[in-house]
Amino acid sequence: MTLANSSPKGNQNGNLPNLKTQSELPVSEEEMRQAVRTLLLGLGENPDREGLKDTPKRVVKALKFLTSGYHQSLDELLNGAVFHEQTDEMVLVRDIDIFSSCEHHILPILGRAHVAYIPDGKVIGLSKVARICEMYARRLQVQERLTAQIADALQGLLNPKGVAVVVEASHMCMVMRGVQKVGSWTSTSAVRGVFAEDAKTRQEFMSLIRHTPSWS
Ligand SMILES: Nc1nc2c(ncn2[C@@H]2O[C@H](COP(=O)(O)OP(=O)(O)OP(=O)(O)O)[C@@H](O)[C@H]2O)c(=O)[nH]1
Ligand SMILES: [Zn+2]
Repeated sequence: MTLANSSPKGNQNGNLPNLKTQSELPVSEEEMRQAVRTLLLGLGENPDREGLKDTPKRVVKALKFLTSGYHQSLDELLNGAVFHEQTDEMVLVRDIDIFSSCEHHILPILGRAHVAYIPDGKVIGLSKVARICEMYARRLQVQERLTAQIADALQGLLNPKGVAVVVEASHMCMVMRGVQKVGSWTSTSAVRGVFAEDAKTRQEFMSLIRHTPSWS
């Protein structure tokens, strides 16, 4: 199953086909570097000066890393780490760092995700929860879609009794430019199954993500 890349046409909802190699992409790496060079010229810079001479190469490399989630699939990152386990207690992985990029400005979205599910016969390796967050974060995103994609991935993989995801993030496009609201951050949530149906379960999740662990 490759939920991450389920759309063959791509783009509409942030999914892309699983493009693996540079030769499958519609532009070459050299064309990408040239585009960065053009941007530098447009900014009034001299792309041939020493400090900038390798910048197009670096920018392309950095952007490719920051969007490397397009080229991953759930299958690959899971590595089979779904286990049968008879438990129906809530599993919560909290405070997962999120480094994403907003699709409107290609500027950072920095924050964290809290992901919970209530199993129904299957559990997932805990690190894989964080890897799922990373895969979707390393794409051009809006926070709402990122949040929903994480929830839907877990729902699809485990068919659990419920899934809840909260993402809390600060958008550099709102901090460093535009409206320039330095302290602002945005909270988005996606709830599925019992978390959507039962206010008490949702409440338990919300209080667990607000709780300060005694060892912290
Ligand atoms: N809903 C949502 N909006 C986002 C996200 N990231 C950025 N945006 C917003 O996308 C909008 C784009 O608005 P535009 O008016 O087209 O762009 P802009 O002129 O750069 O807007 P300003 O940021 O207001 O200067 C802005 O309001 C951003 O704050 C996100 O993850 N979710
Ligand atoms: Zn933005």
